[in-house]
Amino acid sequence: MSRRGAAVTLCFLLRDTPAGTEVLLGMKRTGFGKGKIVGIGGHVEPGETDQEAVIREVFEETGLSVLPEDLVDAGAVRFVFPARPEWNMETSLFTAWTWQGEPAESDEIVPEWFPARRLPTDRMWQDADHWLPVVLEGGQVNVVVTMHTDNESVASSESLLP
Ligand SMILES: Nc1[nH]c(=O)nc2c1ncn2[C@H]1C[C@H](O)[C@@H](COP(=O)(O)OP(=O)(O)OP(=O)(O)O)O1
Repeated sequence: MSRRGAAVTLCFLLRDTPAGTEVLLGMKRTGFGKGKIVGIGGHVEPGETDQEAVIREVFEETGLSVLPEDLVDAGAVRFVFPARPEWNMETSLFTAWTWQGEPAESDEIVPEWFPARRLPTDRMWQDADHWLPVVLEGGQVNVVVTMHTDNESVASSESLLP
């Protein structure tokens, strides 16, 4: 683990529908964030690049195959849990508009498409609407989200971009 927290990744798969853009999220069945609707992703294993990790995690969690050239760099978000520093994470963010396969449920995630402009924020981490809409619009972020001592609500959200 690095000084600033564990290296993790998230990938937001996007598709166009007649009703607008949709994003693939998932209900987390186990581990960190259990019960929440979260982005697809997870920890970077030793020796992996962020891209290799996110490709592996997307496949493990949804059965979908993403190629390195499908990944669009969407920046980073650092999650800081002052009351639980061992939960701190450095998250690299990606979007992708192309992949292979159909999303399937795994032991970790129940994948589900949501309208990108109407995210299920009441079932997500409370910080999601501080950074996710920009990512889904095709932008890049570099954000530090600091949680309150309840480890749920957002104490502050700071953009490091000029
Ligand atoms: N405040 C927060 N808001 C958010 O939207 N996502 C967060 C978050 N804090 C952490 N995450 C994400 C980033 C990361 O992809 C995920 C945690 O990683 P994992 O799913 O890999 O954790 P687990 O401990 O469940 O699984 P393993 O790595 O398989 O042990 O939670």
